[in-house]
Amino acid sequence: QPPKPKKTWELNNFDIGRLLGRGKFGNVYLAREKESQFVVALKVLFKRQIGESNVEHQVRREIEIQSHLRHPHILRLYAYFHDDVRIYLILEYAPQGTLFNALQAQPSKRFDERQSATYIKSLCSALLYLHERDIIHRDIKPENLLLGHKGVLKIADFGWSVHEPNSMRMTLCGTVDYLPPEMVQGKPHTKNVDLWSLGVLCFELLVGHAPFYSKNYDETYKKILKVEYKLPEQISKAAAHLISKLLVLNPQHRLPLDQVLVHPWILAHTK
Ligand SMILES: COc1ccc(C(=O)Nc2ccccc2)cc1NC(=O)CCSCc1cnc2[nH]ccc2c1
Repeated sequence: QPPKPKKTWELNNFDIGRLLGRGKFGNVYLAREKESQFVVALKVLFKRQIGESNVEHQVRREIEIQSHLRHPHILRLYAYFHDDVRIYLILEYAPQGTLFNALQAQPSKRFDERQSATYIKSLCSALLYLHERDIIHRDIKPENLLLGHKGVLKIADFGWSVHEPNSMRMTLCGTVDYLPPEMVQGKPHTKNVDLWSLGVLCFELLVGHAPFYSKNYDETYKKILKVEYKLPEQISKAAAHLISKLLVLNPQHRLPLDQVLVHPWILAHTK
């Protein structure tokens, strides 16, 4: 069972294990709560860096929102605590790592339709849950999706989720492959940005690379703004249809999540 919510936690309640990942604001470690032996991921955020990037209000709001989210495909934030230098997030540990690594580990570097549709369906239900709470994730990509016990998909990184509508200019770090046209143009964006990313992810899971992948940012931007991508023949017509309904320039015309969930391709390949 997850650790019972105590009034306060502190660092010496945990045995710290290996480094799981490095983030902009701090690192994530495997950890085990001593009393319950419950394994968690402990994310350490440095107050100074948070202060410098004056996102402390965002972290506080973020943690407030996160700790109330309960969904099988959303990584849990169990609790948090801080000392005078750091903020500690007690997070669910996903034992099968990132979807990015799982994709790389595939001999073909891609997934079959059943596995891809299963991931897309899980992500869809998690996004519906977030959108109902006016939370836009904005950063759906394989690096930010984790795999729990039995390979169950978990939306993980919330370092950038914001409340809708929002035009906060996101400092671009990491891949721009998943950015929708409206964000590339710095326009105000809505939860429909997550629909575009869902389409990009669906393409990448089936094909093995992102649809607008190019040798540099500018080339990628150009392709995104022109919605210029080629679907290899090996992709089924049903999958191609779903992707074409999500990679749509006008955010309002993208297939809504509840319709993605009952799209023929999803129904055909998931139980
Ligand atoms: C609910 O989740 C989160 C909630 C909040 C934040 C966050 O950083 N918020 C923030 C920070 C600074 C400024 C503003 C907001 C991050 C996460 N989630 C992760 O960071 C996922 C990877 S850490 C966990 C984890 C688990 N299981 C694994 N298995 C392998 C690696 C791995 C890694």
